[in-house]
Amino acid sequence: MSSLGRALSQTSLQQIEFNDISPTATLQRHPSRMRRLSKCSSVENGELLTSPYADESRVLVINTGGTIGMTLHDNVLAPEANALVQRLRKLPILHDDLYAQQTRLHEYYGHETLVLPLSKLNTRIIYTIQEYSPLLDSSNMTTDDWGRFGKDIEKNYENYDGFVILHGTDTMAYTASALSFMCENLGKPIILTGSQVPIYELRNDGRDNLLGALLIAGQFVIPEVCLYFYNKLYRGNRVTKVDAGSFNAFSSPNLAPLATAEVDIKINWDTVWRANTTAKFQVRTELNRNVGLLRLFPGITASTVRAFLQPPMQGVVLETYGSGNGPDNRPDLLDELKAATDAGVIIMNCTQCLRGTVSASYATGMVLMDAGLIAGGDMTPEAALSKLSYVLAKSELGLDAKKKMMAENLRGEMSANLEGAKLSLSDSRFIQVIAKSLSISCKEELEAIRDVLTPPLACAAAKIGDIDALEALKEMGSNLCLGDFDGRTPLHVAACEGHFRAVEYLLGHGASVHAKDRYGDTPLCNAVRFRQKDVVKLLRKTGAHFSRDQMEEAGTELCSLAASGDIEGLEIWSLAGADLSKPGYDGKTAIQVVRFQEDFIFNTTAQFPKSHL
Ligand SMILES: NC(=O)C[C@H](N)C(=O)O
Repeated sequence: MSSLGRALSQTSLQQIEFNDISPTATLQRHPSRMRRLSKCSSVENGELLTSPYADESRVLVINTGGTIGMTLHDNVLAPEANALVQRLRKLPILHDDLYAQQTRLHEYYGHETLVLPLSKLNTRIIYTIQEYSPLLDSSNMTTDDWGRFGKDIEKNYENYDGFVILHGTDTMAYTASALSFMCENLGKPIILTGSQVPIYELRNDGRDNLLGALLIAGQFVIPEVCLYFYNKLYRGNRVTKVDAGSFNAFSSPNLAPLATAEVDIKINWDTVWRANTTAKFQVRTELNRNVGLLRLFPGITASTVRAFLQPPMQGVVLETYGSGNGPDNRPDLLDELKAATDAGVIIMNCTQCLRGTVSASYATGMVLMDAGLIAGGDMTPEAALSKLSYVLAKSELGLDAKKKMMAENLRGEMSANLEGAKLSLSDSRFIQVIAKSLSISCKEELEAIRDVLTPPLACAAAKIGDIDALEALKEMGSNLCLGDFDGRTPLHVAACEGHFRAVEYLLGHGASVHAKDRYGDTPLCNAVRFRQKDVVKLLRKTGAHFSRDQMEEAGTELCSLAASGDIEGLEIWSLAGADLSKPGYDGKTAIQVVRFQEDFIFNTTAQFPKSHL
């Protein structure tokens, strides 16, 4: 429920004659307007105040353990249960107690819910902490724990804008990698974070890490499993823990951070993974545990390799030298590797180097390819191992399909071979013409023009459903998920207009189904408002949903539709996921309103599916 909703139940506003609002007047109130009003409200001394821009978003924090919540027991650090929420409630940078009291936050969301002070982008991030029992040092975790995290996110997916997982740093890179594969068709941010020093200590990195992760998860639609540490947001399957004694514990050696949190939070949108599907979010928890990591070293014996590759082993990451090399003067070793791949073991070739990629540029690399190894590109061993676990568990696939999948870039875990695929900005005639007319020539200025001009151009193309124009803009390097000055993305526009093919194209090329414009509207809200039934169905299939607030406030809109006999309107709201049994402002549901009007029932029940009534 929004702050207004919470406030209404305690202030004198209850005295307002709601019955004075006619059904038509209510009908004309755009749901987003209602929500915007509510989101901008706060209560002071029992009075409702509105400020024009504040927004609310919700983040679920799953506390799995790790140093961030540890205390000393017998001189060693171990997780402390049931302490974090109380502790955070006393930290003003992580909880605005006044706002919580004024808006009766705990009554509605429970005592595990806290709220950040208003952010620089005018957002109130409300976060609920779900603490696991027992809390674990991440060294104690197994693949079963990953499954639990995934399932809990899946269960709560529609109720939150983003997710933060508090986790120990020791195996965080493994968990982040595994979740990136397990979470299929992800449309919202999942950010792992933790700390090197417990948040209970005077000097610690936990506060900043938690705050940064919450601010990003609550304000940006980054549809990836990420890891936030020491002011940087990384793609989760690109990181590795490199330092046990520094706050700067993680490195993403082959991919620049997705975001940096310095004076401002800057998102590197060009790197952020773009959704490319119309399928719904789901979590695959089946993982194959018959996988392993084997590091080559000079003098390794053939019997060690043979023993390691014995059944039940099904997938191995071989950590090789340099750019994927191994000895080409050791037929005993190569025979063992070949025998295993012939027997159906998938062996990935990943480099021991922190940075760089596997390539067959040496004879010592070629022999490993000949032995049936698959090049792992610049994947980290953590990513390659968890990818093997995920792919090998896909029982519906044969061995060749699994091998093919291992060589493909599934979630941005390896750099794509861009040779021949990338069009440079100078290839774009359109941008050149504009640049010339403005006498601009340097690359940065060209890019700046591109970034300013292409979002409205893409919206214009979406308005008329011009897929060729969208394609041209994409080839120009434009990011089709960026919004115009009102945050309206091409997907919002295409959804309003009902251009089904354009909507489908945009969803397949980076558009986010969860994007919100400045009024808080998603493409689904727009499609409902403009009654684009097919688009609503497609967006729903892709995982679009109303927010909790919108669900709460839909009751009144539904009653208005019912009162005016608008069956088509009710049907479209229902298709979009609205609950027809939600009460409106006066406690009546749309169904009750319909029943009240007997003529109406008589004339329309035949058209309207019984299941909805
Ligand atoms: N900094 C940490 O969180 C280390 C701890 N041993 C863990 O991984 O749970």
